[in-house]
Amino acid sequence: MHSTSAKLHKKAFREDQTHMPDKEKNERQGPSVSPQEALDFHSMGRPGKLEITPTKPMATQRDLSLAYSPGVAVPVQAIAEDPSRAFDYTTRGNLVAVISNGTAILGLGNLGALASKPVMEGKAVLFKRFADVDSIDLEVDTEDADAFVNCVKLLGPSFGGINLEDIKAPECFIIEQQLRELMDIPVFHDDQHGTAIIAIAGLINALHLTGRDMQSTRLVCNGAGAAGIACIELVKSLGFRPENVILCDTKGVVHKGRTEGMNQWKSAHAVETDRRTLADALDGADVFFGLSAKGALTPAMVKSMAKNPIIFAMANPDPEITPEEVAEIRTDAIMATGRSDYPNQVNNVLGFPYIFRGALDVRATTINDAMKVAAAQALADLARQDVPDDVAAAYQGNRPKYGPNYIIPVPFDPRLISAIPVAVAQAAMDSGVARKPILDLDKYTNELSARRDPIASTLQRIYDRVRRQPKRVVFAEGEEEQVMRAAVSYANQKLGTAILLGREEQIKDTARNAGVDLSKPGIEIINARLSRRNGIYADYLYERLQRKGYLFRDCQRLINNDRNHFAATMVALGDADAMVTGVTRNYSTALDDVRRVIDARPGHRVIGASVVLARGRTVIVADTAVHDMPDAHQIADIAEEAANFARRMGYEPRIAMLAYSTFGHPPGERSERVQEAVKILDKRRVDFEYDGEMAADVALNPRLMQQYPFCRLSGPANVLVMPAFHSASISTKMLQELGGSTVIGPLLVGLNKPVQIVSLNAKDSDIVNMAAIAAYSAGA
Ligand SMILES: NC(=O)C1=CN([C@@H]2O[C@H](COP(=O)(O)OP(=O)(O)OC[C@H]3O[C@@H](n4cnc5c(N)ncnc54)[C@H](OP(=O)(O)O)[C@@H]3O)[C@@H](O)[C@H]2O)C=CC1
Ligand SMILES: CC(=O)C(=O)O
Ligand SMILES: [Mg+2]
Repeated sequence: MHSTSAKLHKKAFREDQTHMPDKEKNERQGPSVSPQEALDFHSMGRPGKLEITPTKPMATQRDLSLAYSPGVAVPVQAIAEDPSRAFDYTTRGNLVAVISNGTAILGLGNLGALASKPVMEGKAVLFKRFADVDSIDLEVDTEDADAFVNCVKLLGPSFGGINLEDIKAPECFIIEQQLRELMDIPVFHDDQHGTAIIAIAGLINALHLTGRDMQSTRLVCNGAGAAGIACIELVKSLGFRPENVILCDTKGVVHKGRTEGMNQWKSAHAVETDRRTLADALDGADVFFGLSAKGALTPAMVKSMAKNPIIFAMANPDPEITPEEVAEIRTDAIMATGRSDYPNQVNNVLGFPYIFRGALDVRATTINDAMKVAAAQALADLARQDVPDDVAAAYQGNRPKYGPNYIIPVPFDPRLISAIPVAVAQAAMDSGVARKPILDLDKYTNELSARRDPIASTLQRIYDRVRRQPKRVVFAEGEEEQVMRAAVSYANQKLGTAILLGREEQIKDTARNAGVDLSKPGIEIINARLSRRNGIYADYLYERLQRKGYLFRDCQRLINNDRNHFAATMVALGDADAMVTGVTRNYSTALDDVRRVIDARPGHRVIGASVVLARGRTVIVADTAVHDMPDAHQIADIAEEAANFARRMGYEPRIAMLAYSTFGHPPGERSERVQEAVKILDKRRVDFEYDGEMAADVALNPRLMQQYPFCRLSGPANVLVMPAFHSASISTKMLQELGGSTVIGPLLVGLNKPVQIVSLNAKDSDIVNMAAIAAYSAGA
């Protein structure tokens, strides 16, 4: 590293450290769990963490004939003729086996195949949760390497990849090497390479922050097993000098001439030295890698390390030393552990889901060094970027900022799914191991984000359209930090110009304190009080409100002092294309402000529609914002608006008019109102599918709907019109909180100009989504 920049980084490091009170710096950040909680978690409901669900309908005789005999014979023959067709007709292309014999379960030691099952199930669900890779755990009850290899090799046709886990050294090296030779799918021992990739990513950033370079930094790795050996191999391949890397195990330093407890993998890293113990090795060292066991690093050893030591105590579940213990001795360390409840979690969970995702998507034959380095570099780069609210939320609202306490992204960072697999896939293609290269990497990146979060696929189309036709969006609450972040994100994503409304000095102060850079192109600040358009805006408002009890003075005041009125008037008069507000004011107040300025589109009714994404299914619910107790005509109007909205979102509407009853049973006044609304739609001869009244389960479940053969819906409803605001609001909020659904909205539909209102205290990611939706509604 260049010496000036090294000095600068050192300075930044010192400043960051001095701003950080020691307590805060090393305290546990996440929830810690009690043993009882851990047992309850695993036993509640169905024991374990995994279930298997079919992806094809299995409801009728025909389904059975297709899925099983006789239909299944056709793909069987196709695969027999051409094995690559297995990727088209079976789960193989997206299925990874997590396989262990339980000989090195975390840092708990050899507790056997069965005891390893909770960890392996855990890895399998993480594959799914983070990267939409289907995964199954297999515990193989043998310590014999040949038997293990034979077992896995014979299982090969079932899977697209093999993730070996928690197999002790040195057998793990033999097993992995043999399987890599025998199999034509990626075989990856996660404790070796997954760990090495994440540790290297963290190390790259820790070196950067402390102004060190790879050639002269001295590293000591305690633990000469699967993880330790793989880590130092990758460290050396990146440029560390072999003589600067000392490996230790239970017998101390692995030095030339040592015979006790050695094997060929350790010997490859033996150094010429007279240091014999871990304490000797650490004296003056820059970096400690702990891949050994709880408590292996003592405070005295930490004390003897160089200035600004880098300490990665990665043993699980308990690290070699705790961050609290380190903080007692010195305040200049960069500290990481393998746990999620401290800052800087260096854990292979950050890697394996995404590395396999990238490898599977190009049908890689293997996971090679180029792919590993690409993953590490992509991870390191990500930590240096500004983080979105979702990450702050995962850390109880603390927004991590690149520095000693944030050298590596957290597992819940939503950007990982698009960043890492792309880097891995690209490296696989470049290094010639991809059997199915990806031609359009931009498209692939978009598809990746959709894999993790169903919201993304719906929003993707919207973002793409806005990017092609960028819009000027006014952010009415420009002085709020999360609004500024949203505006920056809007501009960065090339969606158009973000206009922040507020006092310039105030906005700039807040931005400076929050570390938000507003100097980039695409961001404008407008102070309503100083705007030259105020006169015109006040005239416009007076024209609208003079017969509603407002004096000209009142209108001037609203324009000068109230940002919602000013912003809405900007949109009404074409100075901005769309508006977003709501962070500081409750929904109905903000809506009243907007309605004073903007009417419903002629012939339309303003409603709120929420988009609910649940278990791969998207349903639009209306009216979730405006009408409290709609009468029959209003319910019919809501259905029409919701149908328009569904079409704009790309869905052909099938509307269920919901009630607590289904087609007259049980009878009741509220249901009659819905029946009446259906008759009104009949008279209007609308051009979409609708029927009702019906209960929500009938609307959504095809089997239940079949009991009403006269029902006019051709399939399960994708738009649910609720009988009243309370049922709409209660059901969407329950779906969000209990059902694990993602709910976007309420979105305002039917206004003459595009305005969206977010919920109070919305996060920056919600605000930017709403801004994009508003911009999308602004059309061509
Ligand atoms: N944070 C992460 O993502 C990961 C962390 N790990 C952690 O790393 C550790 C090792 O795992 P793994 O490599 O798979 O296991 P292995 O069984 O393959 O290797 C363990 C190694 O640690 C050494 N060791 C054990 N106790 C001590 C001690 N007190 N002092 C010095 N050396 C010791 C052993 O020495 P010897 O050779 O003399 O027996 C051996 O070399 C575990 O705690 C595990 O949880 C592993 C993978 C990922
Ligand atoms: C994280 C992990 O794989 C381990 O500790 O073994
Ligand atoms: Mg492991």
